[in-house]
Amino acid sequence: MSQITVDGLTKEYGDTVALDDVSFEIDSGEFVVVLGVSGSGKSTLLRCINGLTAPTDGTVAIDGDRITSPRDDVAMIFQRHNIIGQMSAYSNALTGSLSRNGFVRSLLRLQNRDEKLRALEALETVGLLDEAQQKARQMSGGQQQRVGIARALVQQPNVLLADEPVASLDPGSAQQVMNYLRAAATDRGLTGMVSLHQVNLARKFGQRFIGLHDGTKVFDGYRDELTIDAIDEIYGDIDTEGMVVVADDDGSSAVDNQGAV
Ligand SMILES: Nc1ncnc2c1ncn2[C@@H]1O[C@H](COP(=O)(O)OP(=O)(O)OP(=O)(O)O)[C@@H](O)[C@H]1O
Repeated sequence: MSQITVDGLTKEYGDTVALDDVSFEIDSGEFVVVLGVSGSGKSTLLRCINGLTAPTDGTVAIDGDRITSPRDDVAMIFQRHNIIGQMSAYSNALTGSLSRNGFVRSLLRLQNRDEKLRALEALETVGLLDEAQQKARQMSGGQQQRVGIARALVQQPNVLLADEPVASLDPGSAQQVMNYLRAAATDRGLTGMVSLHQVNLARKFGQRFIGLHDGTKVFDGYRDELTIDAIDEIYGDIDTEGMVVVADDDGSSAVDNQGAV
């Protein structure tokens, strides 16, 4: 488990301020959903935390160590599955040991017994053990994304980041993938950060929420604090009329999207 500290994070691309002085701390084992419209800075935030993008100003630290480049213990799942279609689910999962092993060794499947077991365990975690030998290109988008999660787990991360992992999926598959992602993080005690643009999915799976608007952090709170007003602030001029307050199973009020998952 790892703690993430983001302090005064700013990222500028020319005249565009993608992130503007964003600060927060995430405790070990928390599962945080980053919300915001397209262009609000979600990807940039996750990429800075993963060390894929260098901040213009401010710092990201994991367990007190400043992040300046990608690390093995921080895994990232992308919107596009980035998996190799002609390889089996198992072989794709096994490439999660790539950063520890080197690409060629990984592709030649020179992994040791433990790594192979880890790949099978990871496929089991995402409900794909029976499909281990199936070619990835023959799998549905949701299954492919689950292979992507398995591959991230094989990396043995302490932090699991996911950038819009269900954006290209139908609502049913999106919910299923989020179920597996959340369960994997919880069962393995990982610190999770997932960017989503669907509020209903975010509410269902998030524990804590960080809202970005034009690169600025406009919300940081828990489910019961994610009110219509908070959503209006995150989504700005977007029409939130379709969002209604409904009762959760425990009777607490919640915001949901009519007709959504
Ligand atoms: N490599 C880049 N070069 C120039 N501008 C960029 C680059 N990456 C992001 N931006 C700009 O930074 C801002 C934030 O982009 P970012 O991708 O972080 O937002 P986002 O909330 O993840 O959006 P989306 O949901 O569409 O992926 C946008 O205005 C975007 O155009």
